[in-house]
Amino acid sequence: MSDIFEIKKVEGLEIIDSRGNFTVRSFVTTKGGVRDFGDAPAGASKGEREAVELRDKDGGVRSAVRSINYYINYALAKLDVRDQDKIDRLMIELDGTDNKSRLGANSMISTSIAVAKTAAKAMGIEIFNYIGGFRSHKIPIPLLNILNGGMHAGNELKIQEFLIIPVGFSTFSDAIKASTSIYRTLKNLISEKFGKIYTSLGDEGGVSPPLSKTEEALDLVYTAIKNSGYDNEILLGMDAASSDFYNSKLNVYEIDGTKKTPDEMIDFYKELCERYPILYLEDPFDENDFERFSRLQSKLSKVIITGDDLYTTNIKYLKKGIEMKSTTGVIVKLNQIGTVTETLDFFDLARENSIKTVISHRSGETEDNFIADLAVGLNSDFIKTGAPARGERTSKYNRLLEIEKEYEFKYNKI
Ligand SMILES: C=C(OP(=O)(O)O)C(=O)O
Ligand SMILES: [Mg+2]
Repeated sequence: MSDIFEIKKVEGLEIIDSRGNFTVRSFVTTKGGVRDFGDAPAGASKGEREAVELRDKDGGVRSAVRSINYYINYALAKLDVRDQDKIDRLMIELDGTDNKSRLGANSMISTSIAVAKTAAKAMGIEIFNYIGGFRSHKIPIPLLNILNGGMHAGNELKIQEFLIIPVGFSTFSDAIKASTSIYRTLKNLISEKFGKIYTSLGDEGGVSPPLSKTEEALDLVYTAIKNSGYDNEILLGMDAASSDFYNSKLNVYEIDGTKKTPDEMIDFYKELCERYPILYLEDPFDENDFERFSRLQSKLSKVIITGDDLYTTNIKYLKKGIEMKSTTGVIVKLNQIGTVTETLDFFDLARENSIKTVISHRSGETEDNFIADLAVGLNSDFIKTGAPARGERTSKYNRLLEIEKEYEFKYNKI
């Protein structure tokens, strides 16, 4: 093995994320001096079956840094940085738990990403190219979260994300141009209606106006689309993240000032999909209700019902969802499972079953744009990475713009 591929050192660093919390960055350096990093993002509305991060009592991640500097560093020394599968499986073995709680999913995913990026750099190729080879040739459709509610905002909206989906464009840059114009129109609408102070942003860069009802939010976003002249090109989506407003004791969803039974929620979603051009609906039910997902999907066959907290990027739960025909879409989040290799296993299983894939950020992010390359490398159908604003989100969109320009990749079609 040439020195440029031999891992010499893995080091952790405590850094800051977009919410002002600490997170961990992992650096991989090879004997030949090639070096790159990977950052662990952090969720707020986490699935209960996600891999867990190491976090100190004071909110820091020094324990995760120690995990990288000692255990992971010693285990990975002298390995070939291109052996992603072997390296990830070694970390899984070293951790030895079901939920990555010993080494920490944050220590593991930051290292796993750093390994992939360093390998690509050592080979002198683009990261997406390293992941996908010549099969990578498309830019995914973005699901842009331009209005925030739920745990990501200070308003009373229970639905977490109101997404715009630019499907009717022939290039990604045109799609982004239209999306930013809608985002600005939305801000102006809010300024006029509530006052400029209410254009403050939620965790993912979307506006968070003082609304409390789902329909009011959909009306506002749809008006912004129409006022910008894009009602033929842009569709709507929502991430309900409904486990966060599900009351398990009463078996009801507490939304829009009402308490709805799971069956009433089916009617609620159906009516919204009849009234608005909704293409995408994520986590409409609690993360344990595979059955209700399946019933909604069969009633709304044209809508991409998608599992995020339902699957937590874990093939064990996706297999159940496939058996029960619960969804036609999956969210793919690297840190929900903890390694790049397991993330690819999950992605492949979804693809083999013709399930639409959405490579996703977390609400707590950094400027690391690895997921943009991952989405292109895998030819993912969609990417979900927040509003077209704020550095931790724009770093992903800007990387996609760069790839489109440089390689003349085609924009994906639904
Ligand atoms: C990105 C999301 O939020 P979080 O990172 O808080 O889980 C989501 O629920 O899709
Ligand atoms: Mg979600």
